[in-house]
Amino acid sequence: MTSAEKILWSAPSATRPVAADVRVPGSKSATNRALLLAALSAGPSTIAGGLRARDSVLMIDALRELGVAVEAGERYAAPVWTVTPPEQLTGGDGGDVARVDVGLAGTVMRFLPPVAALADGPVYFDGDPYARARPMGTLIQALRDLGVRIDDGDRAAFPFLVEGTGSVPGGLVELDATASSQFISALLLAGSRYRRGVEVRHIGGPIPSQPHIEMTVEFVRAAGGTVDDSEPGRWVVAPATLRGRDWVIEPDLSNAAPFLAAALITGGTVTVADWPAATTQAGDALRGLLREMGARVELTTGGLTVTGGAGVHGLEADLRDVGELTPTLAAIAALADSPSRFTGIGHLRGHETDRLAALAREINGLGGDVTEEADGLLIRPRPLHGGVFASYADHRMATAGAILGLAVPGVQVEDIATTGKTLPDFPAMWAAMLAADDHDPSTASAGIVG
Ligand SMILES: O=C(O)C1=C[C@@H](OP(=O)(O)O)[C@@H](O)[C@H](O)C1
Ligand SMILES: C=C(OP(=O)(O)O)C(=O)O
Repeated sequence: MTSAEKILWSAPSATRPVAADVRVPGSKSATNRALLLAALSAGPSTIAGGLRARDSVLMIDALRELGVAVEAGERYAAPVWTVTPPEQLTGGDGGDVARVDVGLAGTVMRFLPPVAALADGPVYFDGDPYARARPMGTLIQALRDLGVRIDDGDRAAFPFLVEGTGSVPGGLVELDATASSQFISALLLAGSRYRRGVEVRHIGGPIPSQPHIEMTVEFVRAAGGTVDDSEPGRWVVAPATLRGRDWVIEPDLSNAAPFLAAALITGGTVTVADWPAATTQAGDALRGLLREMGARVELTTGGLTVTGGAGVHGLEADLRDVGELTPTLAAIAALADSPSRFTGIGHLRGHETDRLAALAREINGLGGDVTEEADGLLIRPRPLHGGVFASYADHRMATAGAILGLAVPGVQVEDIATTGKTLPDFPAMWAAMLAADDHDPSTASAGIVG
């Protein structure tokens, strides 16, 4: 553990119901897909509203290492990136290797190796210490089946070397994606550039995070690729030249979750601006989930408004599709008036940390009663007390601690800076939400904000 990880952040308690308008930055999942497809396109692209946080900076740095130009500019005073792909993605040469740091970013560690295989030389991959524990073997094997040479020293984990040759045969691959939807997304994102395209067949139990695969299909099609997803568990990407295009990134709805949770828990109101009317983002499920937990939820042209005040209720839900919302929902559940059971989330053991174990340990450390089950969590609310809430380099563990701190005095979150993985400056946003008196809650339900 580094000294940075031991720094404690005193989570502010809410002294009154929150009443805030919140603007969250761009979606991590959308930003990194747009960057990657832009890098694989035949011409330049622009990306407006992209997230600038650790995970997207890692993606940009990785693409630059492969010869892609990413430049920051402005359009109507808002940041816009221009991405210019090279004629040929470049790996190392003359005994040198290109080097990619994946950090702890699932979207970088899964999405980049299939792209590195298209580079004209070797690309070395490694990441944070815990990246070596996240599931990678399935993707490494799938790439080998598609004709890519990878030297992983038989670890099926980082570090490894992708021996890019400038071209990938592609074709049919069978894999088991029960540990992560990102294995499938990774192959679909790069597959247009493989000589025979790619046909991915999932063999195994239910796939987690299906909306993220739908987002991938949507993005590949938007880039000019062809994806046949007409048969469940099978995706066919035809060889295609991807077009450069202008991407506009939606706000990150999963990162809106802690702020919306604050409205529910404090009996206040939060409006998140620019909530899309239709989206493939998993976070859109918050509308139904928070309603079930007691919130009033309204989608208007002003954004999504969540209002609490009618109690906080427990929830029985299969969260397989929306696993990344679990830490937020678990924090709310620990403060509810009835028990909650979350199922379908065994794959969270392979996220930034083992989230099932971490949530149980940390909530119980504050006096809670959380039981880890085979594929989920059982949460029985109990009066909580202050204490240290460890975050395990997991941005969503850190925000879960912040949520608990609203209702429980004396919660100290370890390494709050880890929220910078996907949400730059979370502590300032949180403080601004608590300080805001943005609107009269009685009018917010009509969408009258500001
Ligand atoms: O493709 C993506 O952008 C993501 C897919 C999901 O991963 P898993 O399928 O591993 O849960 C999700 O949890 C993660 O936050 C982002
Ligand atoms: C699982 C997550 O991230 P990653 O993209 O690193 O898998 C997450 O953000 O909840």
